[in-house]
Amino acid sequence: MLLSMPSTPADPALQARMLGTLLANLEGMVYRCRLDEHWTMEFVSEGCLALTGYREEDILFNSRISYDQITHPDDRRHVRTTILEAVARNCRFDIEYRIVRADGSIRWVWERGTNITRDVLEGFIQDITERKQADEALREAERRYRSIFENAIEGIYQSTPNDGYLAVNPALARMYGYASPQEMIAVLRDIDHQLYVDPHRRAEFVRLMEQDNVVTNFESRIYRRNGEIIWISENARAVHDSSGKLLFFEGTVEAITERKLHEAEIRFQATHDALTGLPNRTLLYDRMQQAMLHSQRYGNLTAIAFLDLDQFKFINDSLGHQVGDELLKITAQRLKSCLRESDTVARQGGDEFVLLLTSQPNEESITQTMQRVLHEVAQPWTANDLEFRITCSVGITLYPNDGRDAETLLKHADSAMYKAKELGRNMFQYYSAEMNSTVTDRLELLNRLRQAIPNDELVLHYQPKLNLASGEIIGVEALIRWNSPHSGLVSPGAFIPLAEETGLIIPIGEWVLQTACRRNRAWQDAGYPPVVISVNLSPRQLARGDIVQQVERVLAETGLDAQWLELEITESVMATDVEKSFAMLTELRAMGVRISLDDFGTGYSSLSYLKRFPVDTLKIDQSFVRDIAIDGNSAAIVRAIVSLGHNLNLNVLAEGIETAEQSALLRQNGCNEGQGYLISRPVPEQDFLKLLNR
Ligand SMILES: Nc1nc2c(ncn2[C@@H]2O[C@H](COP(=O)(O)O[C@H]3[C@@H](O)[C@H](n4cnc5c(=O)[nH]c(N)nc54)O[C@@H]3COP(=O)(O)O)[C@@H](O)[C@H]2O)c(=O)[nH]1
Repeated sequence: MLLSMPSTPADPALQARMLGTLLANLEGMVYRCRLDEHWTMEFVSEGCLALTGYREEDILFNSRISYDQITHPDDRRHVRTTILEAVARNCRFDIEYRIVRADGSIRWVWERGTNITRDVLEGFIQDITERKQADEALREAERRYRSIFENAIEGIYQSTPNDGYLAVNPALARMYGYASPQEMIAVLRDIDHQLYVDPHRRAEFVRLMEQDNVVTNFESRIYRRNGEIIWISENARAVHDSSGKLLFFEGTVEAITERKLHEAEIRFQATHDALTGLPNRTLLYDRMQQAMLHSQRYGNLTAIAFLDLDQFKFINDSLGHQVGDELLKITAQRLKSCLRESDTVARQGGDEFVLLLTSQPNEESITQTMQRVLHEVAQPWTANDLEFRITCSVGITLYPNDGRDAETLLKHADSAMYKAKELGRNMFQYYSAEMNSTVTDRLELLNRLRQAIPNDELVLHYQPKLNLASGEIIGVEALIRWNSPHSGLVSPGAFIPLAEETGLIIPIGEWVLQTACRRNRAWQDAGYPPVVISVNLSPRQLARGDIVQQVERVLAETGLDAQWLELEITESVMATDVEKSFAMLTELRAMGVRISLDDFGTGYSSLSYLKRFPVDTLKIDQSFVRDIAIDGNSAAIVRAIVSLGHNLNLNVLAEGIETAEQSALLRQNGCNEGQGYLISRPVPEQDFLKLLNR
């Protein structure tokens, strides 16, 4: 009993003082009360004021307020029931409830007591508001944590090094493809092998934990429940007990597959060509470094092949960029098909590709690969329902023989490629030291060619066209020559391709048109028999779109009647922006200008275009004429072209006649017009006029 006196007899005054001090120092209120409806207090200790805000005399014998009234109205019934039950069972009671203090504030109290007699209770009441608030705060924190755990978008887990997962939240279970956290914990027992794609990843995680107690941005590939592989990033820490023993790892997981794919995409874009998907220059340099190191270590060769498509510019300009792009993609595939996985095909830009062949034992193996490359690239391909063939020229350098760094090797391969172009295209050339001058040669040539018109260095030669039966000159082809002070008389094969590549063909072409028309008019004025003069038109001149206006102007300036001018176009023009070409040629025809289809039979013609297009003459390509006497196929082609032309009401002219036999065979096959060395080579004006006078 709380108020019983010590059993040892002592001075009663001393005992009373000790008891008073003890009660006064207690944090709480000691009481004796009646078991009545007011809990009438017969004794309360000094703690009464601090606990309730009422003085002892206010509360004793309910003089101002009863303890029942101080008890919070909502808790009164509960308090009474609990105490009465304890009394009935003759036990101690222990109860927490709220009181309303004198200042109106509500406090939590903890009361423990017992009944002394049937009507009297004694006990102790203590303010526990702060503890209650702390408990509540703890519960609130717990609730909040639970809510975060349950509702987080991020995965959250607790795991141990050996026993798998202790807890996982629903987000993590979902991320890993499990129906619930429970299922995930039950199924995923062997994290090392069941979860991580790389089974060493978990050991690495545990090692980092042991070392640092935390891991941050720990990125791994993991298997979802259905076997799908995703990327995750973990941030975790180790949780220890007070003795430092590891309890568990606690961490969060973020799914980062999309980010990883995006990063990979960006990396790919930075190192690959967008059109063909091939490695770009940056990646090529990287691979070249590796290949050179490998060759250094194992004593073998690395080959760098610089490849440029022949006449690509022409395809691009004449058939349009879409077709050009398609051709580049096809070429990329073909090149890849010729090489091993360990080799690289890179796009350098435009129509230039670089092949990197690693670990080559000797030149022979490189030569074999290059032969395959030339063969594959030259396979036919189709665009706009037409079949095309394109070839390529390749320059090859070898590491370590031709250079020790990527820059030099590529530069030398480029020079070798130009050599291959110079020698006639559709071939490869190995680099040799003399080739270094080629690039400078081209630049010099271009600079000198630019000066050719203002310096009056261009001249025309003329090659007559005959009626094969009568031997009468019915026309003349104007063919350009460059009278270069540097190199003498240069044939067009040596500078027209460069002029076409660089656009110089536009002013050169206009000069040819002007000169040919002016000279033809002058011959007529001088009393020579009138002849049709043919001028070659480059596809680029047509692609510019102003050829009609140009011809109109030149005819007006020179005074030549349109009927004495013929424009020779190649077959490719018919496949180029068909409607535009059709419209321009129709206008030219309407003006009276004749149109001749040059090199007929070599490539691009579609018979349906041929029917529609405004053409007067088909010129059988010299390759068929050359072989007409020795190759049955060529003879058959010539016959077919003659018959086709005549059926379409076109003139048919054979070019490149060199022998009397060829001429006779052409006549027999119904071809009545011809041109070639047998009759006359292209000659200067004065020589041509002598022929015309005969
Ligand atoms: N856009 C322009 N192209 C032009 C112009 N002038 C010429 N050219 C083109 O250059 C190519 C080479 O021309 P060239 O060296 O003049 O060769 C022509 C003839 O000399 C040659 N030919 C004529 N007869 C024979 C022969 O019996 N045998 C033989 N081996 N060669 C012969 O053929 C060339 C004429 O070809 P074509 O134009 O197809 O009629 C050439 O492609 C020219 O077109 C120009 O002003 N503008």
